[in-house]
Amino acid sequence: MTIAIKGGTIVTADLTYKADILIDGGRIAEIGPNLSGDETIDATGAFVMPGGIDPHTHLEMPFMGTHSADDFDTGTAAALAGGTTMVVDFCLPAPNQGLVEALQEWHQKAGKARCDYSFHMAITWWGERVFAEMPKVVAEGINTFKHFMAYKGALMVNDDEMFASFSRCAEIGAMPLVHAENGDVVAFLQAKLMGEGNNGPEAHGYSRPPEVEGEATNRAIMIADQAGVPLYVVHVSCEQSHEAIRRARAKGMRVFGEPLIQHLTLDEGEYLNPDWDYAARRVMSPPFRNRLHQDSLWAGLQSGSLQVVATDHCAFTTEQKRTGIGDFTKIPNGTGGLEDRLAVLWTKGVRTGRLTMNEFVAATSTNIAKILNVYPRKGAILPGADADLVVWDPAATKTISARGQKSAIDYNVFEGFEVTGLPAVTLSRGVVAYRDGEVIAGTGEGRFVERPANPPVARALSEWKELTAPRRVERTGIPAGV
Ligand SMILES: NC(=O)NCCC(=O)O
Ligand SMILES: [Zn+2]
Ligand SMILES: [Zn+2]
Repeated sequence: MTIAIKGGTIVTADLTYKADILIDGGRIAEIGPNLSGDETIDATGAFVMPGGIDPHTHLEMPFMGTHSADDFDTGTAAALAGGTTMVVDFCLPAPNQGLVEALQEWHQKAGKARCDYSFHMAITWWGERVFAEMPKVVAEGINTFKHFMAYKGALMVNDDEMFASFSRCAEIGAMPLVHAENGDVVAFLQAKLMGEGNNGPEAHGYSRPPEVEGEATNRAIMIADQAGVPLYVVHVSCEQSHEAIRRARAKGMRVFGEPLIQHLTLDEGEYLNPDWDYAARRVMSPPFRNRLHQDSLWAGLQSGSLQVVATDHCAFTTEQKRTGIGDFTKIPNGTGGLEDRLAVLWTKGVRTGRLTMNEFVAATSTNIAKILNVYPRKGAILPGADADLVVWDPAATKTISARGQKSAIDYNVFEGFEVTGLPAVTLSRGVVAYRDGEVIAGTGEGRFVERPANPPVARALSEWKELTAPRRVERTGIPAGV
């Protein structure tokens, strides 16, 4: 069965033009005028864009003594309702657990996914087994390894472990990711604040100042450079971290930065709300920052020093958040955003003139498809690409509310935001997965997307590192015995 999307304006990362799209067998078969198929989707007055790719989600994640409340079923339903057609989740091996075994568990959980998905593998401990299994993970279609520089005593890895892992990534054509915060300093500040009786959710922000993030970002960049590998910094929330990335890129280093839609649009004032639940629901790491940091992140997207807008969707219910009453360090860290990322970025970015429509597509889909080496299968509107598409109604409006959302949690950090620009139809591999408020894709219809190693940037960097590696100078005329 073929589908024709007719009458719309195609918006990609580099072009805006009027054309129809013919879909056959889940892929884009043709782009041009006057196409027809067995079925027609009328896109008159709408923009047709590559479906969103969210490279940072934690669905059913075991964390801080609980599991995040959205699993691959509800999380990917939220994704499709928001115009996102692929998520990349984090596989987290337990202490001493093998990577391959953990991966099997994550495949099991992801069996419920309604949209396509992939995984990043987290390096949560270091040893010979991890070293030996990293190439096996790559052979399974995963080319990214995540390192937490924070969460001391839980997920955190130290510099020597990071250097060993980054070097292994360089050997096998994979890319390291980092959560960049100085975990030792955070742990110290948390204890100090608690000791002073500062135990509310606002102390979460005080315990993770921007300097802590900036220092860790600089350190990760240095380690990646010495290991000769590209680096992707997740949830960049502040100028200090952005500045480190900007400076590295200006020096020719292959460093990518990912701000979140939350950090772009919500500020630290949220933690001062007198309602404990309200503030705790917004506890995430890094915390929300002030206006100056937000301006820096927007400028990064405009200038190209930051490339991707993600959500870090890691949703906990109010009940789960209440574990931290009396001790802010026990509030499960994380917020939601999968359903709202595109609409909020469109409203606060495109509709304000901060971003062009093409920059919007680049930041929500195409750039990350290239970084993760799935372009042009994903993130593109080209013949042969998967027909992961969103028919975007730029005139549709709504007030964001937890009421009726697809996510399983009982609140929404964007509650009350008026958005203009929403998905009318989302297609996943050529099948209508969401239309007019209803998720149609069934649980289990998503597919695992393999991501091959050695993307072009990794290859280029390893060639450059090889060419510029220190070389011994061969000398003549050295007296014998010296
Ligand atoms: N970001 C957050 O607070 N929770 C999810 C885990 C992480 O990404 O650090
Ligand atoms: Zn993180
Ligand atoms: Zn995360």
